[in-house]
Amino acid sequence: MTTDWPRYQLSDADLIALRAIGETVRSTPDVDPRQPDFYDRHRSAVRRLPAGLWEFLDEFRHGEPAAACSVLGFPVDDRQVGPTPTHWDAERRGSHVTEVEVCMALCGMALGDPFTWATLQGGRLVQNIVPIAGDEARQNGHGSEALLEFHTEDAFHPSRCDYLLLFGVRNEDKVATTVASVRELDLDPADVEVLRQPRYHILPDDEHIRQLTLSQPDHPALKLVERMRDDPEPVAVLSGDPSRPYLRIDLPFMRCVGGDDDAVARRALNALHSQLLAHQHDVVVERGTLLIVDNYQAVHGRKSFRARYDGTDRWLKKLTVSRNLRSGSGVPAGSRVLV
Ligand SMILES: NC(=[NH2+])NCCC[C@H](N)C(=O)O
Ligand SMILES: O=C(O)CCC(=O)C(=O)O
Ligand SMILES: [Fe+2]
Repeated sequence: MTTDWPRYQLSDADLIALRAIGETVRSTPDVDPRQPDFYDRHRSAVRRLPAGLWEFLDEFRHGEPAAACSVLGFPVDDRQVGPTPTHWDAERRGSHVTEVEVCMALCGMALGDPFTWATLQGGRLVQNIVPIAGDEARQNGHGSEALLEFHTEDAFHPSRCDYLLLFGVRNEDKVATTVASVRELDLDPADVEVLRQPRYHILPDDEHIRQLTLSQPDHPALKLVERMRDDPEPVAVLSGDPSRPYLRIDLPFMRCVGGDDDAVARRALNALHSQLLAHQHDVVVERGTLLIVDNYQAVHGRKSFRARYDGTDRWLKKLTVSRNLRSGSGVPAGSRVLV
């Protein structure tokens, strides 16, 4: 399916302006967009974004015109970023990687408050999506052979992101990210009624538990997500104004509150899933492209592919953004690392 989602092509003048902002930001000590303090120290840099880019992001944020949009033409020097790391924690960090991350971070700050989870990638804000040997069949960002099924990012959590940013560092094989919008579906009103009721459990996806279990099994954040897995709140899948609904779904990690006996809830969920598949868009996040997914309107996933683990594999950077970090989930004021 082709898309008419908004696209912004960076002009030569935009690139000159971006390079100048990047140089100013990177001339300050200890610049690292993976760390939370970056976003507080460099807030003023957002005001200097090229006007066209700023207006494009501002309209996506305030007008909610589409389920996703893209910004094209960021400079990424294939040789300078270095080979694709074989693990999210194993990249060779040259200054060009920081430059790429600064561009992404500034776009995130134009949309809201960038944040992350204590349970993922050591609590870093900008994360790496790379295929990892041994994870081929997993339903996470590091799988490859398995189709990554449609999901809302961090669907289990009440403070899940409003926007998911995916930046293409390398994607030679043009492996597509899949996206589907709740606003394009044709659903039976009876199913809609059921999907608007709190008849579902959405558990944390495995990665939120696996990474700390391997590295820091005593971390307090791990206890909290384990509690969300073992004693989840019932939630609805559809919400908001019925004419402009939002959705929250992650089938591999979902159960009906009433168990297998709730055939009505299960059937409505399956009907929604089939509609999402019928309205799937394939978006190739190419090198230098930023894809922004509205995590309330759209689900996303990834097609299956064969990884080589030779430094040339697909490599995306990921950043999650909230429109309001003050959502009261018991996190300390001003914290950008949630659990
Ligand atoms: N069904 C899912 N939620 N799968 C993808 C989850 C992505 C996961 N949070 C990661 O960082 O790799
Ligand atoms: O690789 C992609 O295109 C999407 C990955 C993803 O959905 C994730 O890491 O949560
Ligand atoms: Fe995802």
